[in-house]
Amino acid sequence: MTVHIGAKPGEIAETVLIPGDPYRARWAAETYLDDARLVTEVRGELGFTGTWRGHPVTIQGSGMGMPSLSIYANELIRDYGARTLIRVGSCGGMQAHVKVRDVILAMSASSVSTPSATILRELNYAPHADWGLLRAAADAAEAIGAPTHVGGIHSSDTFYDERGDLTEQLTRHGILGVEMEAAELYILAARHGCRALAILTVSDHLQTGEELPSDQRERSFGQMIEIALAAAFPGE
Ligand SMILES: O=P(O)(O)O[C@H]1O[C@H](CO)[C@@H](O)[C@H]1O
Ligand SMILES: O=c1cc[nH]c(=O)[nH]1
Repeated sequence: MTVHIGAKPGEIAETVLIPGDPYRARWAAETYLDDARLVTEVRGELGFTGTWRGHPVTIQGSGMGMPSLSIYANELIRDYGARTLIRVGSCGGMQAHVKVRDVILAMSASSVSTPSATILRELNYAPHADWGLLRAAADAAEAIGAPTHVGGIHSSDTFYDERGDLTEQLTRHGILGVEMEAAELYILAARHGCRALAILTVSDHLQTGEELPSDQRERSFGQMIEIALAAAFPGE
């Protein structure tokens, strides 16, 4: 057990899917895993372990924002031996061709800052996805016919952002969507020799103003869960 995860040793799988929303974790575990059982509920941040096609999988909520994600990713990797970490999150669409409910595979994650900035200092490190996971996810998305985009995203510290000029520059530079965790996940995975990918479903759109309600963000983003599981275990 760690300060923030109540699972016993051996109760967390090497492959972990990480939504921000703990109730998305519960829905995904109940919907896609066999024999899913609750292994931690410290602070209400639910984690479940079960199997997918015989492979052990944990689905652990991270909370919102990079500081919270950093706590869970650090403990999953350093204390529980997680090796493959796939974020399954929602994001805001930032390009006209990216529609609500489309899937984004985050090849890279730009940011203004991350919790790792104190370690990286002057280095403008480029947080990026694991190539094997990214390729497998793209194959899986194509196989199920999910409308999918592959490219750069922005990991923000601010949901209610007031920097319209920053959004404009991100959009101008081809950023597909905005969320709040992937950059730090990619940096931590690189630091600890793990594999990471962020798979996002577009829940709202910065240009059109469309937005899905919270119950749909919690329980209806099944294609990204299917893609994540297929990417973690290609060939299954
Ligand atoms: O749906 P999740 O995975 O929480 O991801 C997005 O939603 C939250 C904001 O509503 C942030 O955590 C953002 O990254
Ligand atoms: O961080 C996020 C997540 C969903 N939608 C947004 O606009 N931002």
